Amino acid sequence: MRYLTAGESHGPQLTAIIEGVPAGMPLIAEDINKELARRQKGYGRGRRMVIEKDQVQIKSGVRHGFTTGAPLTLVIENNDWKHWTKIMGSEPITEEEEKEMKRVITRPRPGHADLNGAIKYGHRDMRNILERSSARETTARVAVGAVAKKILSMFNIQVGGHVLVIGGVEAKAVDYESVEDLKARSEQSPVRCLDPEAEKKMIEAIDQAKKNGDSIGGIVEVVVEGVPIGLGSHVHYDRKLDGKIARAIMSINAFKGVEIGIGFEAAYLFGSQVHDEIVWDEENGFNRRTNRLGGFEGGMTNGMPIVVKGVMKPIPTLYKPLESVDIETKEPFTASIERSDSCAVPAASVVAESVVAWEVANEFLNKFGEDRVSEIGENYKKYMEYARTF
Ligand SMILES: Cc1cc2nc3c(=O)[nH]c(=O)nc-3n(C[C@H](O)[C@H](O)[C@H](O)COP(=O)(O)O)c2cc1C
Ligand SMILES: C=C(O[C@@H]1CC(C(=O)O)=C[C@@H](OP(=O)(O)O)[C@H]1O)C(=O)O
Repeated sequence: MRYLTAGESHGPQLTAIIEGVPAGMPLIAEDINKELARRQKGYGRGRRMVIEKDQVQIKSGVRHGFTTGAPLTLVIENNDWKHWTKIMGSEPITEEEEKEMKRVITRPRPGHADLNGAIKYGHRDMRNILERSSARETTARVAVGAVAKKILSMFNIQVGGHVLVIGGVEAKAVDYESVEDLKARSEQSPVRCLDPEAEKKMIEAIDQAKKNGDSIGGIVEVVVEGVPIGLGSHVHYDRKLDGKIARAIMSINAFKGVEIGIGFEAAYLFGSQVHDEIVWDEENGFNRRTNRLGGFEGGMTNGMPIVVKGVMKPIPTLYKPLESVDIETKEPFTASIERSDSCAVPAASVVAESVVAWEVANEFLNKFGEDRVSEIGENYKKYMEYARTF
């Protein structure tokens, strides 16, 4: 499969086109809407989330509740567009009209794409950069991820996420029985954290940061359960699924680091403390005693849950702004802002689930077929029996 997204933060809509979704899969708007709603929730978000009520329109590729195998077009309208039709319209405007609006952005915000993008693309109005670099785009990626989750769920592969750290407050290691359990419990928390003590402190940390005109980041974790052995491949750098997942996580706005399994902790341990011993029994075939490597060896899944963490930096737009330089006057300034999130880590955990789900679903179809669900099911069943009795 492949996909593209299009759309500006304050433009009329976001669009995603997905190619390669197998035919015969049940899919309705609600499958996608429930994921969009999850992304919109989360303590610490700004006023924009009050305006938006994200709802998908499935414009192609689905008929009477089933995919046809044709490209899927997903559209999510921006409610905020009605306030921006002049500024964001596609028709030409005069210089006078532009001046009248006084909305030309010449002051780049540190931590955003503004300055680099303006220089690269030759824009003197940095709105032409910030509109597309905005994390509003992650709405489209969550819609795409919902389709990927749907594919995976047909084969009992579950994807869940939760928040481990916000603003330095760390959740203690909490046991969960399954990804279903993890999902249900993180859903109850306004910061998607399973540890109630930490949850309280995280909320306080967000409130404090907001009060100080500042922002905070954190760490999210995504777990994928029910993964067969052998997704991805060792034979080429660009077929390694752990590499694809790492790229996907790093592509989320504001993500600055990624870990698979114990990740960076491996630097402090002996080999005997890191590698997952192999066991075998008649009923299940090969298995592992532990899952320190997060479900991967050689760029391929090893049948253990995929465990991946991502680090989100604090939101760059601050009510207590940082110094920058106007690109026209070359004068230093400290920016004033209208609105921003103070913490979007809980929302970002849903985005992380979505991009990981996409990579796993894509690899799943690479292995078991792309055309129709029933054929994929037969191939999958045969392979699972083959692997169990290997
Ligand atoms: C869900 C989500 C919401 C975000 N909300 C904001 C926001 O309200 N204000 C802001 O300045 N940055 C926000 N960001 C982060 C910026 O989009 C991001 O830092 C910026 O595009 C620069 O990209 P980079 O940090 O990956 O280099 C958000 C990110 C995510 C994932
Ligand atoms: C719109 C979303 O997030 C936005 C991401 C974002 C940014 O700079 O990345 C800035 C804010 O937008 P605005 O400038 O309109 O207030 C966030 O609200 C969303 O997540 O749907």
